[in-house]
Amino acid sequence: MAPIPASVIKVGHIDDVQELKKKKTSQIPERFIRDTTERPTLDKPISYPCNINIPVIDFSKLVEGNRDDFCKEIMKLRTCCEEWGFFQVMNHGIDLDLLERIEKVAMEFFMMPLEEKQKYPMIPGTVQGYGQAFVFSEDQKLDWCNIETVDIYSREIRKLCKNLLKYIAITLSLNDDVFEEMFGVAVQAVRMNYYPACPRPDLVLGLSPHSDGSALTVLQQGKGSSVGLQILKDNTWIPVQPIPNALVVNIGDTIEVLTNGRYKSVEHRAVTHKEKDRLSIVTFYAPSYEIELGPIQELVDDKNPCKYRRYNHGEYSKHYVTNKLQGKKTLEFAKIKN
Ligand SMILES: O=C(O)CCC(=O)C(=O)O
Ligand SMILES: [Fe+2]
Repeated sequence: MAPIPASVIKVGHIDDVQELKKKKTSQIPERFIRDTTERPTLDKPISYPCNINIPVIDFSKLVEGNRDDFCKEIMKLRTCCEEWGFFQVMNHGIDLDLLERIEKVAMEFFMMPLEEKQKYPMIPGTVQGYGQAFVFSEDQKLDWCNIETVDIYSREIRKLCKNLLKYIAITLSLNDDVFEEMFGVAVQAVRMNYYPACPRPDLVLGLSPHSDGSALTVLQQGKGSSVGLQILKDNTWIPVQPIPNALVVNIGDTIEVLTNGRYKSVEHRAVTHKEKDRLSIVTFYAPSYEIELGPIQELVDDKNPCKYRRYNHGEYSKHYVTNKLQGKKTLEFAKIKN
């Protein structure tokens, strides 16, 4: 995607959060401190029942289960997509060794001296490279996080996404290849987020609330990482408790549009922890940039009038990466206003 010209963006001075942590100061620079309304309320008990967890899909039942298991798991997947937009996938078939290796690669990168990491700077208007993405002005609050994009690890996740989309199509009573046919050569980006421990997790956010612009996102939470991912459900932030070896999957804006809002992308954010750091490896799976998208015909009728206009996916992606993360605001781009 063409980056937007660097000259028009003034992002001001951005401290590196890992370097800040090394200084062992409890002073948080002003640019990281959120307005009171945005701060995570970490010490207050969660009003939602504590045992609430995002649902889990057993992928092996979809791939190789008997008819009964398959049908039950498909129904569960439909509920996951309709009511949650987020679920964990166990028995996904990806070599657990590979998951471990990618974590190691990521940590080795983040532990390199700053000068080394800065050899891969983030290109303005993209989310690739080392640094803070989604920063567009000097007064914008910063996320307590560093981001790096790499090319490896994506083949297996690509397979998983293709299969998941096939099963999601089945939950919608559509042809199972509908998404694959539509997407062309799907675009995939792997992003690694490292959130160092923060002396004041109550004042900062690891990653601002947002929905993903992708069709699907697959997220691997680092072993031993703090519980940091939270999703917004019924106006409450619910933590996603990591399940060993499972991957977290969520519906992105693209599926929301294609399903005419039946499956919605869900707002999520990351919070930091006082003592523990956190790693997440996130793969975004989306249609090819030249593809024109809009709600699928079969999902539009008198009861479900068309809610989104048709647009070029490349334009949407550009719009997404050139705006700051702000809940689901980016999707306004596609909404038909009444
Ligand atoms: O680190 C996390 O758990 C959240 C990451 C995320 O939402 C993203 O990179 O889009
Ligand atoms: Fe995300």
